[in-house]
Amino acid sequence: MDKIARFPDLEGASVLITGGGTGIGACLTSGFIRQGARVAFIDIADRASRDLCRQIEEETGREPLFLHADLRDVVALREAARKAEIENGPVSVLVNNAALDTRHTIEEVTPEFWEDNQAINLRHQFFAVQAVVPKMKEARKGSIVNFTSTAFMINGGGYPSYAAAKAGVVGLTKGLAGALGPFGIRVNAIAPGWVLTERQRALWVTKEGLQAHIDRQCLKEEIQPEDMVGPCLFLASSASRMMTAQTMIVDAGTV
Ligand SMILES: NC(=O)C1=CN([C@@H]2O[C@H](COP(=O)(O)OP(=O)(O)OC[C@H]3O[C@@H](n4cnc5c(N)ncnc54)[C@H](O)[C@@H]3O)[C@@H](O)[C@H]2O)C=CC1
Ligand SMILES: O=C1OC[C@@H](O)[C@H](O)[C@H]1O
Repeated sequence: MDKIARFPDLEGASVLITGGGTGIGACLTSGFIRQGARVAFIDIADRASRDLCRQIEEETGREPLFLHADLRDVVALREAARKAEIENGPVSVLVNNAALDTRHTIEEVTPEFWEDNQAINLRHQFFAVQAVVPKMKEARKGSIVNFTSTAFMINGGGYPSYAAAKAGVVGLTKGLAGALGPFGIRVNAIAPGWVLTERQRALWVTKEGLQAHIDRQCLKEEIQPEDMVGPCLFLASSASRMMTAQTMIVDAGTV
């Protein structure tokens, strides 16, 4: 990850990442720390998040702030965001990364499943923005990066509620960009392709399925979690100062 470009304006920036404890989020947490940012992340995975903090501290001498919370609980989310601001100062970069891509069929979805699925995959992103925007408005600057997915773009059929939420993230991104642009606050999205995290390999990957997916990619390589760090740093930094309301697709050119 040390090969990634340096974005000088991220040095000292107060960065808040949702779901920054494992998977792509863990790489984002590490990547922003290596830019010299003051990083806080909210996650429900307690042990893994604490292990990540220890590992990053050993590797870099700097430790991110882990805030344990269930992001489906808006009160807990707000409290965690408040703690991040107290510890690191007003948040200037928010990365909405947390999600849950549980597979489900149309038949098995209940109203409770739907609400719970939307609460983590879409709703939490809005309330995380609501929590940090007042200070961004005061500063008249800020960058928000929302993680969507190509899953709905390629008509993935294994998770209709998740696909709806991820499509909603694009609409949310564009709506927030319109509302917040006059305050100098940018809002963009990143749409990863299939990113081979440990969890993906453990839960969803089969040799045949992965090969079939890679056959659809222009770049015939597995996409790694670390491959999301550079695009996210770019959208977070002033290097993308005139980009907002956009969705950056990072999928190795999947057709
Ligand atoms: N891995 C992939 O193939 C792809 C991932 N994405 C998106 O990228 C982002 C990261 O993906 P992954 O790292 O694969 O996800 P993941 O499921 O492996 O990690 C998500 C993180 O959010 C945390 N989290 C989940 N529910 C939570 C809750 N209720 N409260 C607090 N924390 C919670 C988890 O503990 C975990 O650390 C997600 O937004 C996902 O939709 C998009 C396309 C493909
Ligand atoms: O968003 C996603 O897109 C591809 C799926 O295989 C993956 O599990 C999901 O997180």
